[in-house]
Amino acid sequence: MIEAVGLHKVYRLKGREVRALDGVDLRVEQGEVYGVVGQSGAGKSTLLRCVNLLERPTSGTVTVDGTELTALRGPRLRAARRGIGMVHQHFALLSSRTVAGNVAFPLEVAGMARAERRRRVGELLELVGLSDKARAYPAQLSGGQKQRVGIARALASNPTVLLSDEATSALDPATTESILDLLRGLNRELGLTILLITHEMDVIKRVCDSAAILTGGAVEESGRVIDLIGRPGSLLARSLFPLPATDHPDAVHITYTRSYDEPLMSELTRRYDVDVNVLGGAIEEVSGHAVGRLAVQVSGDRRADALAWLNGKGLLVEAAR
Ligand SMILES: Nc1ncnc2c1ncn2[C@@H]1O[C@H](COP(=O)(O)OP(=O)(O)OP(=O)(O)O)[C@@H](O)[C@H]1O
Repeated sequence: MIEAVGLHKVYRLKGREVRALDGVDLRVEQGEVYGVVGQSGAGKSTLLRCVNLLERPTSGTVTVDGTELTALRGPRLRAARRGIGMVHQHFALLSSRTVAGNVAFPLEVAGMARAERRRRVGELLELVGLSDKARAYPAQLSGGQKQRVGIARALASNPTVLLSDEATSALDPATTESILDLLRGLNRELGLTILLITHEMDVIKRVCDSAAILTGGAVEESGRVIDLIGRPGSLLARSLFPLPATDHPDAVHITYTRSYDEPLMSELTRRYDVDVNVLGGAIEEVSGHAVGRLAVQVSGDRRADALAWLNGKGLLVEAAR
């Protein structure tokens, strides 16, 4: 579990103050995948660096698995940080070391005996599907393979928490998918808690149980992804499922937060004798639910009854403007 309370980080640059974090509260439950999205400069990297105390927040507390990291310094902080693994956007591998050598590095630093190290490295490479690349050098690997090495290295000290700093931003879509599948698998198999930062909404859709939107150093919206999508006016829902702009007076936005067996739209036209015209949208699988948003034009004398019926079915119906 990760809990950040009242995090502030102020940088001072040539007499000027930059408020990179401005009172962030964040709670990541044990065993969940939590995504933080935000535009460039929103404070995502700063947040991640403050969570593992690579940088000390100006004020506020960070607690990981019951230990308040912000209260620790020196060797006790270093020991506590072994419970937190970190994956980087640009992999940060040592080019002069083999794959096995890179994964072994944190174990050598921790003083693990050679035989035990070899065993552990073998285990880790198998976990990330790279057993056959142990002797290769980073330059001989694809981006996705490099990131697998980065993940294996991050897991070397058996952390309970993994922080991911834009782990898939440098990868193509197919490789991104395989790395996200790997992270999801590790989360499920090892019960690993994962906090990731990203600017890609697709990452939130594919792997996150919960998410927060960070804007100007503050959390604008946070919660379980499926709950946020069904919340009226949700910023996350709008970002995950953007809809075309329309000024048609009969247009509404309809949000689905679960799958329906019955063909709702055809039943709507039959029951209420309305015309339904889909203007755009998407329904996709998120956290195992078929969810999404549609922009729909509904017209006819019984339009209000038709919309109330949709509402009664558990769909969120909002004016399109
Ligand atoms: N070491 C630093 N010194 C001064 N200002 C900094 C430092 N690190 C970050 N900042 C500033 O803090 C703000 C937040 O930066 P941060 O890198 O955390 O944002 P981000 O959301 O991760 O952006 P990006 O997606 O572009 O990486 C920015 O205004 C940035 O310029």
